Amino acid sequence: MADDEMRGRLLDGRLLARFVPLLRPYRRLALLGFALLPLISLTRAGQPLLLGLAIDRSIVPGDLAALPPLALLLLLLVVLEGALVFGQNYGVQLVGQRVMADLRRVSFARLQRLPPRWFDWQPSGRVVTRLTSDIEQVGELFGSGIVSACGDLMTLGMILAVMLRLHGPLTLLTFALVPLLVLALLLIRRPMRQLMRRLRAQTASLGAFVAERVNGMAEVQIFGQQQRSAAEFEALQQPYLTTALAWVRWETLFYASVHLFGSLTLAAIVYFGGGQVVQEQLSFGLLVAFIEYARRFFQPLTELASKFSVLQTSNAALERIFALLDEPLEPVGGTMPPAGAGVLGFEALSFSYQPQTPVLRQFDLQLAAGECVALVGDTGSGKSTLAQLLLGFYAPDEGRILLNGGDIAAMDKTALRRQIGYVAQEPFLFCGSVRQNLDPAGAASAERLAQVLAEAGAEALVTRLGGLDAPAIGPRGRNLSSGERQLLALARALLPQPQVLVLDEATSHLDGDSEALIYRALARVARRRTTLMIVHHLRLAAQVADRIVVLHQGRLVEQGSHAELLALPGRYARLWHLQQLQQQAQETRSAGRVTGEETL
Ligand SMILES: Nc1ncnc2c1ncn2[C@@H]1O[C@H](COP(=O)(O)OP(=O)(O)OP(=O)(O)O)[C@@H](O)[C@H]1O
Repeated sequence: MADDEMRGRLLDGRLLARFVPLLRPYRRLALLGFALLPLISLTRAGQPLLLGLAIDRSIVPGDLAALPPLALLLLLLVVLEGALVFGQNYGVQLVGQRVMADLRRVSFARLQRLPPRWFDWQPSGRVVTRLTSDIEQVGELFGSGIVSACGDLMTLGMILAVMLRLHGPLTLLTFALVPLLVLALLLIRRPMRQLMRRLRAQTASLGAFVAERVNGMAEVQIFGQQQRSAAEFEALQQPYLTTALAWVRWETLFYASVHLFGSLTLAAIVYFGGGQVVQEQLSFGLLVAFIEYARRFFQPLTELASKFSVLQTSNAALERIFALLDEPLEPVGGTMPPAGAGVLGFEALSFSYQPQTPVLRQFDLQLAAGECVALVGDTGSGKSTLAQLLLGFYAPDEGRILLNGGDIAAMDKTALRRQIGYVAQEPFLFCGSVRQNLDPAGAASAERLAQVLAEAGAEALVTRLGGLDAPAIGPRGRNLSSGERQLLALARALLPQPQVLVLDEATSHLDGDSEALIYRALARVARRRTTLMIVHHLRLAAQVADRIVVLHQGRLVEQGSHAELLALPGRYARLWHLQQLQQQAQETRSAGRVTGEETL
């Protein structure tokens, strides 16, 4: 919540210095927006004057001939004001929208280049807020903030000058209540500012909560957590509602105060000015002009007071966006992976996510070109971490990873990842067609796509989905089974013809036909390239792998063929027997169910 509660100052020089260059590409339009402000103020300040003149020179003396030119002039002024306001507003909003689009583009581009570890601790709802509502707020900084605040100040100044010129004492009377009004507004704005900040933080928390629950809706439903979830949602929503209602109360009070002071001022002008008109010390036209000026004076004053919160929240949003833009990026550049057959080496590798909590310790492993090594071990023993290091998502604390003899630390990460086909434990598929998922750049030929689909054993699936271009994949690929997602992910990993294939528990939650299908596909692809296969089902390791490596608490403790490891009284043999027993128990249960069903 801390980030979203960021205070934001009214005028933050440091932030403005970074913001102004964003306007540079649109400086002509922005300057035009500023240049039109005095003209708009002039047209606004001129209208009551003309009204007064029309009353004094035509309506009161009954001179009808003097009315048309004044009325025409007034009409012209009103039309001119409308045209200028349209042009100015449109120009300023255009700049605001363009700046927002630029910021969104840059932020999204940088987001894609942030190191994966940054996302480990970022609720996705918050990241979405940065790129949507925060950037929207920044757009307001220029449009509804700085520019219109300048316009309001100019209008106020101009009205004041005209009023002083027309009638000093009445002007002083009009302004007698202004200091009181400003004091009242300042007093009201203080709690409003705090409420605004709280409201933003609570909105962000609600957003993050909903985003998380939407992602984990299956778990909520499986564990029957709907009521608890609803209660947690309510616990977040109630304070939000309380704050929102408090905000509404203060805002209403704010506008009511302005209205009250405005009406009091009008009453004072009518009382004193009216007396002067009766005593013939002031013309009736001038009194009407004054009343109109007083009315017009309170509008920009109110707007100006409400701009304070726009400026503050926009500054806070800008600060959060700049904080995102300042996040250190994943380094780019480096050497190209050397050409070769995919010889892979892990040398004395040590790594920890958190200091003092080692995950990998002095891990050594060599994979010959074309060899298939299965990595097995207890949960949390560091198997997936090894894949993450190989993909360059994290840098080892000690040791090296070598691909065809070259240290991957020095390699360009994009080029490195192109050489490593990776199928994650829970592959992520994007909404759209199979082709969009496999080949987003549309660079692969139809033959090549058919080839990888055949290799991954996904042809029948793609036919069933309506072909390569049918929009058959829903958000995250959730409308497909785990096995289907893995087959498509396998085809996607094979498409760039990687030297090395890393399969992270690709079969951990499959069974029956799905498992057999994936086993066949994996055996087929593993035969053709160096493969590091992280497995839970030792049966897969036994069937497919040339060598099995056992990891325990981040250390390599055993390695060899299935037969060799089974002959040892070690972890692998224990794990194997355990899995055999589990499988037998499962088969017995299934057989029991079938017999029961038959009896019924
Ligand atoms: N992003 C992360 N940040 C901090 N710690 C992490 C992170 N990812 C994993 N860990 C920790 O590192 C250890 C090893 O995790 P890893 O995912 O490599 O295990 P694994 O052997 O693949 O386990 P499993 O078989 O359950 O998938 C675990 O204790 C885990 O809590």
